[in-house]
Amino acid sequence: MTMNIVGKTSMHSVVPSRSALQKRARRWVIKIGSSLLTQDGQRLDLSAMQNFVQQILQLRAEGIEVVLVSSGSVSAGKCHLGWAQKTTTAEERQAAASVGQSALIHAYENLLAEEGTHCGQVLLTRDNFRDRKRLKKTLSAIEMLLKMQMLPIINENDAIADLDNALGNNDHLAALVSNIWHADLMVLLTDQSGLFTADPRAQTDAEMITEGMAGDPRHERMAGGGGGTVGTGGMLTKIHAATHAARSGAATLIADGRIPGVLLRLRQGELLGTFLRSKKFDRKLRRDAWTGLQIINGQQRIIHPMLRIKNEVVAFYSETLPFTAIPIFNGQ
Ligand SMILES: Nc1ncnc2c1ncn2[C@@H]1O[C@H](COP(=O)(O)OP(=O)(O)O)[C@@H](O)[C@H]1O
Ligand SMILES: N[C@@H](CCC(=O)OP(=O)(O)O)C(=O)O
Repeated sequence: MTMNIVGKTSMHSVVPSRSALQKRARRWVIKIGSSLLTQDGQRLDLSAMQNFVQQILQLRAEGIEVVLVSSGSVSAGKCHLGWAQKTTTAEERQAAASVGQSALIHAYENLLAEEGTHCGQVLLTRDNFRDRKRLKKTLSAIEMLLKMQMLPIINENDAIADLDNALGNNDHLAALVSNIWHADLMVLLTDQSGLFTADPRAQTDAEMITEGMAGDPRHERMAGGGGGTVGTGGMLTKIHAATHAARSGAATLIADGRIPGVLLRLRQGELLGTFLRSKKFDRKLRRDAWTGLQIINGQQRIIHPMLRIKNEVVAFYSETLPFTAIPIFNGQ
Protein backbone atom coordinates (compact mmCIF):
# COMPACT_ATOMS: atom_id res chain seq x y z
CA MET A 1 0.00 0.00 0.00
CA THR A 2 1.18 3.55 -0.62
CA MET A 3 0.52 6.90 1.04
CA ASN A 4 0.63 10.41 -0.29
CA ILE A 5 1.31 13.09 2.29
CA VAL A 6 2.08 15.99 0.03
CA GLY A 7 1.15 19.35 1.60
CA LYS A 8 -2.08 21.06 0.66
CA THR A 9 -0.37 23.60 -1.63
CA SER A 10 0.45 20.84 -4.11
CA MET A 11 -3.22 19.97 -4.36
CA HIS A 12 -3.69 23.35 -5.99
CA SER A 13 -4.15 23.12 -9.73
CA VAL A 14 -1.22 25.41 -10.64
CA VAL A 15 1.33 23.12 -8.99
CA PRO A 16 2.86 20.87 -11.66
CA SER A 17 2.39 17.15 -11.17
CA ARG A 18 5.41 15.13 -10.09
CA SER A 19 5.25 13.36 -13.41
CA ALA A 20 5.61 16.70 -15.22
CA LEU A 21 8.50 17.72 -12.96
CA GLN A 22 10.30 14.43 -13.63
CA LYS A 23 9.91 14.89 -17.39
CA ARG A 24 10.97 18.51 -17.21
CA ALA A 25 14.15 18.01 -15.11
CA ARG A 26 17.26 18.62 -17.19
CA ARG A 27 20.02 18.39 -14.57
CA TRP A 28 20.12 15.17 -12.62
CA VAL A 29 22.41 14.20 -9.76
CA ILE A 30 22.12 10.42 -9.48
CA LYS A 31 23.45 8.74 -6.36
CA ILE A 32 23.89 4.98 -6.25
CA GLY A 33 24.22 3.30 -2.84
CA SER A 34 26.77 0.58 -2.02
CA SER A 35 24.12 -2.11 -1.69
CA LEU A 36 23.35 -1.79 -5.41
CA LEU A 37 26.95 -1.97 -6.56
CA THR A 38 28.14 -5.06 -4.74
CA GLN A 39 26.64 -8.52 -4.66
CA ASP A 40 25.81 -8.83 -0.96
CA GLY A 41 29.05 -7.05 -0.16
CA GLN A 42 31.04 -9.89 -1.78
CA ARG A 43 32.16 -8.38 -5.09
CA LEU A 44 31.38 -5.54 -7.49
CA ASP A 45 28.19 -6.30 -9.39
CA LEU A 46 29.40 -5.54 -12.91
CA SER A 47 26.12 -6.39 -14.56
CA ALA A 48 24.23 -3.94 -12.30
CA MET A 49 26.87 -1.31 -13.00
CA GLN A 50 26.57 -1.89 -16.74
CA ASN A 51 22.85 -1.42 -16.45
CA PHE A 52 23.21 1.92 -14.65
CA VAL A 53 25.83 3.10 -17.15
CA GLN A 54 23.59 2.27 -20.11
CA GLN A 55 20.61 4.05 -18.58
CA ILE A 56 22.73 7.14 -17.84
CA LEU A 57 24.04 7.21 -21.41
CA GLN A 58 20.46 6.96 -22.67
CA LEU A 59 19.47 9.91 -20.44
CA ARG A 60 22.38 11.88 -21.87
CA ALA A 61 21.29 11.01 -25.40
CA GLU A 62 17.93 12.54 -24.50
CA GLY A 63 19.61 15.81 -23.52
CA ILE A 64 19.78 15.30 -19.75
CA GLU A 65 22.96 16.37 -17.97
CA VAL A 66 24.00 13.78 -15.41
CA VAL A 67 26.44 13.86 -12.51
CA LEU A 68 26.89 10.49 -10.83
CA VAL A 69 27.64 10.17 -7.12
CA SER A 70 28.73 6.59 -6.59
CA SER A 71 29.25 4.86 -3.26
CA GLY A 72 30.90 1.45 -3.10
CA SER A 73 34.60 2.10 -2.51
CA VAL A 74 34.72 0.74 1.06
CA SER A 75 32.53 -2.19 0.20
CA ALA A 76 34.51 -3.05 -2.96
CA GLY A 77 37.82 -2.61 -1.11
CA LYS A 78 36.74 -4.94 1.68
CA CYS A 79 35.92 -7.58 -0.94
CA HIS A 80 39.31 -7.16 -2.62
CA LEU A 81 41.14 -7.42 0.69
CA GLY A 82 39.17 -10.46 1.84
CA TRP A 83 37.57 -8.41 4.63
CA ALA A 84 33.93 -8.76 3.54
CA GLN A 85 32.78 -9.93 6.98
CA LYS A 86 35.37 -8.05 9.03
CA THR A 87 34.61 -5.13 11.30
CA THR A 88 37.32 -2.73 10.26
CA THR A 89 39.22 -0.09 12.20
CA ALA A 90 39.18 3.49 10.92
CA GLU A 91 42.63 2.96 9.35
CA GLU A 92 41.58 -0.30 7.70
CA ARG A 93 38.51 1.47 6.32
CA GLN A 94 40.77 4.12 4.81
CA ALA A 95 42.81 1.39 3.12
CA ALA A 96 39.66 -0.40 1.93
CA ALA A 97 38.35 2.86 0.46
CA SER A 98 41.63 3.46 -1.36
CA VAL A 99 41.79 -0.05 -2.83
CA GLY A 100 38.07 -0.15 -3.57
CA GLN A 101 37.89 3.26 -5.24
CA SER A 102 40.48 2.16 -7.81
CA ALA A 103 38.48 -0.98 -8.55
CA LEU A 104 35.21 0.94 -8.69
CA ILE A 105 36.40 3.61 -11.10
CA HIS A 106 38.25 1.03 -13.20
CA ALA A 107 34.97 -0.87 -13.61
CA TYR A 108 33.05 2.27 -14.55
CA GLU A 109 35.75 3.34 -17.00
CA ASN A 110 35.77 -0.08 -18.72
CA LEU A 111 31.99 -0.05 -19.04
CA LEU A 112 31.95 3.49 -20.42
CA ALA A 113 34.84 2.81 -22.81
CA GLU A 114 32.83 -0.09 -24.26
CA GLU A 115 30.19 2.51 -25.12
CA GLY A 116 32.79 4.86 -26.64
CA THR A 117 32.98 7.38 -23.82
CA HIS A 118 34.82 7.95 -20.53
CA CYS A 119 34.40 9.12 -16.95
CA GLY A 120 36.22 11.64 -14.81
CA GLN A 121 36.75 10.82 -11.15
CA VAL A 122 36.19 13.60 -8.61
CA LEU A 123 36.93 12.76 -4.96
CA LEU A 124 35.71 15.32 -2.46
CA THR A 125 35.69 16.06 1.25
CA ARG A 126 33.90 18.69 3.29
CA ASP A 127 36.85 21.01 2.61
CA ASN A 128 35.74 21.36 -1.01
CA PHE A 129 32.56 23.08 0.18
CA ARG A 130 34.13 25.24 2.87
CA ASP A 131 34.59 28.51 1.04
CA ARG A 132 33.56 30.09 -2.19
CA LYS A 133 36.98 29.72 -3.86
CA ARG A 134 37.23 25.97 -3.30
CA LEU A 135 33.59 25.55 -4.11
CA LYS A 136 34.03 27.25 -7.45
CA LYS A 137 37.01 25.01 -8.21
CA THR A 138 34.90 21.94 -7.42
CA LEU A 139 32.14 23.18 -9.67
CA SER A 140 34.48 24.03 -12.54
CA ALA A 141 35.92 20.48 -12.45
CA ILE A 142 32.40 19.06 -12.81
CA GLU A 143 31.37 21.54 -15.47
CA MET A 144 34.47 20.98 -17.60
CA LEU A 145 33.93 17.22 -17.58
CA LEU A 146 30.32 17.73 -18.66
CA LYS A 147 31.40 20.11 -21.39
CA MET A 148 33.76 17.41 -22.69
CA GLN A 149 30.91 14.85 -22.62
CA MET A 150 32.65 12.87 -19.87
CA LEU A 151 30.62 11.43 -17.03
CA PRO A 152 31.67 13.00 -13.70
CA ILE A 153 31.74 10.25 -11.06
CA ILE A 154 31.95 11.66 -7.56
CA ASN A 155 32.68 9.96 -4.27
CA GLU A 156 33.88 11.08 -0.90
CA ASN A 157 37.65 10.82 -0.58
CA ASP A 158 37.31 8.29 2.24
CA ALA A 159 40.98 7.31 2.10
CA ILE A 160 42.02 10.64 3.59
CA ALA A 161 38.83 11.97 5.20
CA ASP A 162 39.16 12.61 8.94
CA LEU A 163 36.87 13.98 11.63
CA ASP A 164 37.45 17.55 10.46
CA ASN A 165 36.76 17.12 6.79
CA ALA A 166 34.56 14.01 6.47
CA LEU A 167 31.06 14.30 5.09
CA GLY A 168 30.27 10.81 6.30
CA ASN A 169 27.76 9.75 3.68
CA ASN A 170 27.09 10.17 0.01
CA ASP A 171 23.45 11.22 0.39
CA HIS A 172 24.76 14.41 1.95
CA LEU A 173 27.46 14.69 -0.71
CA ALA A 174 24.85 14.33 -3.48
CA ALA A 175 22.82 17.15 -1.90
CA LEU A 176 25.86 19.45 -1.74
CA VAL A 177 26.63 18.71 -5.38
CA SER A 178 22.98 19.39 -6.25
CA ASN A 179 23.26 22.75 -4.47
CA ILE A 180 26.41 23.99 -6.17
CA TRP A 181 25.51 22.66 -9.63
CA HIS A 182 21.86 23.75 -9.31
CA ALA A 183 20.45 20.35 -10.16
CA ASP A 184 16.72 20.08 -10.84
CA LEU A 185 16.47 16.53 -9.59
CA MET A 186 18.46 14.41 -7.13
CA VAL A 187 17.79 10.70 -7.57
CA LEU A 188 18.86 8.51 -4.65
CA LEU A 189 18.90 4.89 -5.80
CA THR A 190 18.82 2.41 -2.98
CA ASP A 191 17.67 -1.10 -2.03
CA GLN A 192 14.12 -0.14 -0.96
CA SER A 193 11.22 1.07 -3.10
CA GLY A 194 11.28 4.46 -1.38
CA LEU A 195 10.59 6.03 2.00
CA PHE A 196 8.22 3.93 4.12
CA THR A 197 6.30 4.97 7.21
CA ALA A 198 8.82 2.82 9.13
CA ASP A 199 11.85 0.71 8.22
CA PRO A 200 10.27 -2.07 6.12
CA ARG A 201 12.95 -4.49 7.32
CA ALA A 202 11.58 -4.14 10.84
CA GLN A 203 7.92 -3.41 10.13
CA THR A 204 6.43 -5.44 7.30
CA ASP A 205 3.15 -3.50 7.22
CA ALA A 206 4.90 -0.14 6.68
CA GLU A 207 3.45 1.89 3.80
CA MET A 208 5.41 3.68 1.12
CA ILE A 209 5.15 7.46 0.82
CA THR A 210 4.72 8.32 -2.86
CA GLU A 211 5.01 12.07 -2.58
CA GLY A 212 5.68 14.80 -0.05
CA MET A 213 7.53 18.03 0.63
CA ALA A 214 11.27 17.95 1.34
CA GLY A 215 11.80 19.15 4.90
CA ASP A 216 8.52 17.72 6.22
CA PRO A 217 9.43 16.76 9.82
CA ARG A 218 7.14 13.72 9.63
CA HIS A 219 9.59 12.05 7.23
CA GLU A 220 12.40 12.28 9.76
CA ARG A 221 10.35 10.39 12.30
CA MET A 222 9.66 7.61 9.77
CA ALA A 223 13.25 7.16 8.64
CA GLY A 224 15.67 4.85 10.39
CA GLY A 225 19.32 5.84 10.78
CA GLY A 226 21.13 2.54 10.36
CA GLY A 227 22.04 1.35 6.86
CA GLY A 228 21.54 -2.16 5.52
CA THR A 229 24.35 -4.69 5.65
CA VAL A 230 26.63 -2.64 3.39
CA GLY A 231 24.97 0.83 3.33
CA THR A 232 25.94 3.64 5.69
CA GLY A 233 23.32 6.23 6.48
CA GLY A 234 19.99 4.41 6.16
CA MET A 235 16.91 6.40 5.17
CA LEU A 236 17.52 9.27 7.60
CA THR A 237 20.48 10.67 5.65
CA LYS A 238 18.37 10.55 2.47
CA ILE A 239 15.63 12.58 4.13
CA HIS A 240 18.15 15.12 5.41
CA ALA A 241 19.78 15.21 1.96
CA ALA A 242 16.40 15.95 0.35
CA THR A 243 15.97 18.92 2.71
CA HIS A 244 19.42 20.23 1.77
CA ALA A 245 18.92 19.71 -1.96
CA ALA A 246 15.56 21.53 -1.86
CA ARG A 247 17.26 24.70 -0.66
CA SER A 248 18.69 25.23 -4.14
CA GLY A 249 15.49 24.10 -5.81
CA ALA A 250 16.16 20.40 -6.46
CA ALA A 251 13.43 17.84 -5.97
CA THR A 252 14.46 14.42 -4.64
CA LEU A 253 13.43 10.97 -5.79
CA ILE A 254 14.22 7.97 -3.62
CA ALA A 255 13.78 4.80 -5.64
CA ASP A 256 14.76 1.15 -5.90
CA GLY A 257 17.80 0.90 -8.18
CA ARG A 258 17.01 -2.75 -8.93
CA ILE A 259 13.82 -1.93 -10.82
CA PRO A 260 14.63 -2.62 -14.49
CA GLY A 261 15.09 0.64 -16.40
CA VAL A 262 14.28 2.68 -13.28
CA LEU A 263 16.04 5.87 -14.43
CA LEU A 264 14.46 5.83 -17.88
CA ARG A 265 11.06 5.13 -16.40
CA LEU A 266 11.43 8.07 -14.02
CA ARG A 267 12.44 10.22 -16.97
CA GLN A 268 9.20 9.22 -18.69
CA GLY A 269 7.31 10.47 -15.65
CA GLU A 270 6.47 7.09 -14.15
CA LEU A 271 5.45 7.24 -10.51
CA LEU A 272 8.11 5.05 -8.93
CA GLY A 273 9.56 5.60 -5.47
CA THR A 274 9.14 8.60 -3.21
CA PHE A 275 9.12 12.08 -4.73
CA LEU A 276 9.99 14.96 -2.39
CA ARG A 277 9.22 18.38 -3.80
CA SER A 278 11.20 21.51 -3.18
CA LYS A 279 9.22 24.68 -2.52
CA LYS A 280 8.96 27.03 -5.47
CA PHE A 281 12.40 28.59 -5.61
CA ASP A 282 13.00 32.23 -6.37
CA ARG A 283 15.26 32.20 -9.42
CA LYS A 284 16.80 35.56 -8.52
CA LEU A 285 18.00 34.17 -5.23
CA ARG A 286 18.99 30.88 -6.79
CA ARG A 287 21.65 32.64 -8.86
CA ASP A 288 23.54 33.62 -5.77
CA ALA A 289 22.94 30.52 -3.73
CA TRP A 290 25.99 28.66 -2.60
CA THR A 291 26.92 26.25 0.08
CA GLY A 292 29.57 26.65 2.71
CA LEU A 293 30.77 26.17 6.19
CA GLN A 294 31.23 28.99 8.65
CA ILE A 295 32.20 29.30 12.26
CA ILE A 296 29.27 30.88 14.07
CA ASN A 297 29.56 31.60 17.78
CA GLY A 298 32.59 29.32 17.93
CA GLN A 299 30.74 26.40 16.35
CA GLN A 300 31.13 25.04 12.86
CA ARG A 301 27.83 25.13 10.99
CA ILE A 302 26.86 23.89 7.61
CA ILE A 303 25.41 26.77 5.70
CA HIS A 304 23.42 26.61 2.55
CA PRO A 305 22.28 28.28 0.66
CA MET A 306 24.01 31.53 1.32
CA LEU A 307 22.27 34.43 -0.25
CA ARG A 308 23.42 37.91 -1.08
CA ILE A 309 20.61 40.35 -0.38
CA LYS A 310 21.30 44.05 -0.79
CA ASN A 311 25.02 43.47 -0.62
CA GLU A 312 24.77 41.62 2.66
CA VAL A 313 25.39 37.91 2.82
CA VAL A 314 22.65 36.11 4.67
CA ALA A 315 22.82 32.45 5.45
CA PHE A 316 20.24 29.90 6.34
CA TYR A 317 21.92 27.64 8.82
CA SER A 318 20.75 24.74 10.89
CA GLU A 319 20.72 21.03 10.28
CA THR A 320 17.08 20.85 11.21
CA LEU A 321 13.94 22.87 10.75
CA PRO A 322 13.17 25.66 11.38
CA PHE A 323 16.01 27.29 9.46
CA THR A 324 17.44 30.43 10.95
CA ALA A 325 18.48 33.33 8.76
CA ILE A 326 21.44 35.34 10.01
CA PRO A 327 23.78 37.90 8.49
CA ILE A 328 27.27 36.39 8.30
CA PHE A 329 29.47 39.16 6.96
CA ASN A 330 29.26 42.10 4.65
CA GLY A 331 29.68 40.47 1.32
CA GLN A 332 32.23 42.17 -0.88
N1 LIG B 1 11.42 4.50 6.75
C1 LIG B 1 12.23 3.78 5.98
N2 LIG B 1 11.89 3.49 4.71
C2 LIG B 1 12.71 2.77 3.90
N3 LIG B 1 13.91 2.28 4.31
C3 LIG B 1 14.30 2.53 5.58
C4 LIG B 1 13.48 3.30 6.46
N4 LIG B 1 14.14 3.41 7.64
C5 LIG B 1 15.29 2.75 7.52
N5 LIG B 1 15.42 2.21 6.29
C6 LIG B 1 16.57 1.40 5.85
O1 LIG B 1 17.43 2.18 5.03
C7 LIG B 1 18.12 1.26 4.19
C8 LIG B 1 18.73 2.02 3.02
O2 LIG B 1 19.82 2.77 3.49
P1 LIG B 1 21.33 2.33 3.18
O3 LIG B 1 21.52 0.90 3.56
O4 LIG B 1 22.22 3.34 3.77
O5 LIG B 1 21.28 2.40 1.60
P2 LIG B 1 22.27 2.95 0.50
O6 LIG B 1 23.48 2.09 0.52
O7 LIG B 1 21.47 2.80 -0.75
O8 LIG B 1 22.56 4.39 0.84
C9 LIG B 1 17.05 0.29 3.79
O9 LIG B 1 17.57 -0.95 3.39
C10 LIG B 1 16.17 0.20 5.03
O10 LIG B 1 16.38 -0.94 5.79
N1 LIG C 1 31.91 6.88 0.34
C1 LIG C 1 31.53 5.55 0.80
C2 LIG C 1 30.05 5.38 0.84
C3 LIG C 1 29.36 6.11 1.93
C4 LIG C 1 27.85 5.95 1.82
O1 LIG C 1 27.11 6.92 1.97
O2 LIG C 1 27.42 4.71 1.48
P1 LIG C 1 25.91 4.38 1.07
O3 LIG C 1 25.04 4.54 2.27
O4 LIG C 1 25.97 2.98 0.59
O5 LIG C 1 25.54 5.31 -0.03
C5 LIG C 1 32.05 4.49 -0.16
O6 LIG C 1 32.29 4.76 -1.34
O7 LIG C 1 32.18 3.35 0.29
